[in-house]
Amino acid sequence: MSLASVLPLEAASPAYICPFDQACSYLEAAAKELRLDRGIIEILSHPRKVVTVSVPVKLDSGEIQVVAGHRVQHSDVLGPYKGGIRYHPAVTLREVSALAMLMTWKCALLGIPYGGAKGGIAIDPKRYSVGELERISRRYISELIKDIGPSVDIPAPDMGTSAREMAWMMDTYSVNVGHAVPGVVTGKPLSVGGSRGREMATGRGAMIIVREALADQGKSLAGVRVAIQGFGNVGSAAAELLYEAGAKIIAVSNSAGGVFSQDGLDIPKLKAYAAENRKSIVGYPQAVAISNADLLTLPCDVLIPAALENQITEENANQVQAQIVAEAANGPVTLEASLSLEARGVTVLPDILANAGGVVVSYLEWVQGLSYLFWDEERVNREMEHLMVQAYHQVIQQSKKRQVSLRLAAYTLGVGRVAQALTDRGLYP
Ligand SMILES: NC(=O)c1ccc[n+]([C@@H]2O[C@H](COP(=O)([O-])OP(=O)(O)OC[C@H]3O[C@@H](n4cnc5c(N)ncnc54)[C@H](O)[C@@H]3O)[C@@H](O)[C@H]2O)c1
Ligand SMILES: N[C@@H](CCC(=O)O)C(=O)O
Repeated sequence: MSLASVLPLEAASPAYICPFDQACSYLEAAAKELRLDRGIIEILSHPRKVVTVSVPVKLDSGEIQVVAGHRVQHSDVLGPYKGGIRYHPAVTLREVSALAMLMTWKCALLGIPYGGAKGGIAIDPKRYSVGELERISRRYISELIKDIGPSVDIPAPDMGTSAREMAWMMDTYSVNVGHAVPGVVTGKPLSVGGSRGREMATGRGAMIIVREALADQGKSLAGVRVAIQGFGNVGSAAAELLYEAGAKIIAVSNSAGGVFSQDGLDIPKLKAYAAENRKSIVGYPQAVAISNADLLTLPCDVLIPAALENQITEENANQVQAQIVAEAANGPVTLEASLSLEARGVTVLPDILANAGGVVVSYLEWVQGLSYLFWDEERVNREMEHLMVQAYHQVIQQSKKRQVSLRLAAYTLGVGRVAQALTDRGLYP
């Protein structure tokens, strides 16, 4: 039975690239390289549990709306399910299933004791009031109460969600079970047991991986020209940290468009502008306007897609001028585009490595919570950096040993570890 028979089909447009099919292709490629048994591939290409719940919400107008909320638990072979919750209008069950699978390989690659999961609600959070978002978040978590827990499945932020939603979810779960359970989510505010360093963690991890890749090419971050698509949690943190390290951030964008400066943007000023303009960077005076599409093909050294999937495709891959593409988003470069970039000698730093800083600090938050100890930011950053640099070098070594791309190297490590654990646990009869 293929998953296609379980998951509903989606958009019929010829340009549609199914994220779940893409994720399965990566799994197949890694499994082929590892010569995995077909039975193991069958197990790993199916999520263990797919939950879709109806989330009724009373809007401020008094009208009742019902939205669909998903949680896909891909694998718990290495530990509790782990992964973010996305609020975005393009969320579908196939997308959430793909992102859940990516979480499994990401946690395995980083050597943290988790499986993989993802959640999502197909809403545009910008169209809802804070009160409406709170009601949606609480009801969604109430509907999932039997499926999550600190040793079962631990959600975290993803696109469209942040520490605020995590606090509502932690509170709702705690009220339902009758006592405070901070460990049920990560990415929480510090006031309810969050970790220092979590907010900047994904951007910091991406910065570390880019720094290591540049070092392997005999370069440093100083003066390197960087373009970043997405100026949310991940993109803005990466921009800030790269800027502090001396890189020249020549362009950034968000869903409304982008800004470009040949001499480099002043990122603290741009962040202040975005904060004053409801997160919009459009109209920032010390730069010229640029479209999202143009940002991807600018002459630069490093391109960091930090927004949605499928941004670099067969259509535009040959126009990308960067020498390094760091996937801070999940799945921003399609399989075909990746092959085309690699054939031109572009270094593609795969998502399950480049954006793993977030889940690594989620893990550190969970560990601190379970041990009732709280570390300073310097320690959190140091522990995260250690795991990121270690994973980077393992991927490089694997790539050299097997003569494969960095993506296939990362996937063979992640998939291989899960397959080994699956076999050792005797789950594969
Ligand atoms: N938050 C995390 O801890 C984390 C960790 C690992 C990976 N990721 C991944 O990073 C990506 C971004 O997540 P985030 O947490 O920064 O989300 P976010 O909601 O904080 O920010 C998303 C940004 O992308 C922009 N955007 C949306 N659509 C766009 C488009 N079509 N073109 C250009 N920009 C667009 C938004 O305007 C916003 O600036 C996602 O792929 C997510 O899965 C997030
Ligand atoms: N949503 C993030 C973070 C997950 C987490 O911290 O659990 C990711 O894709 O990696």
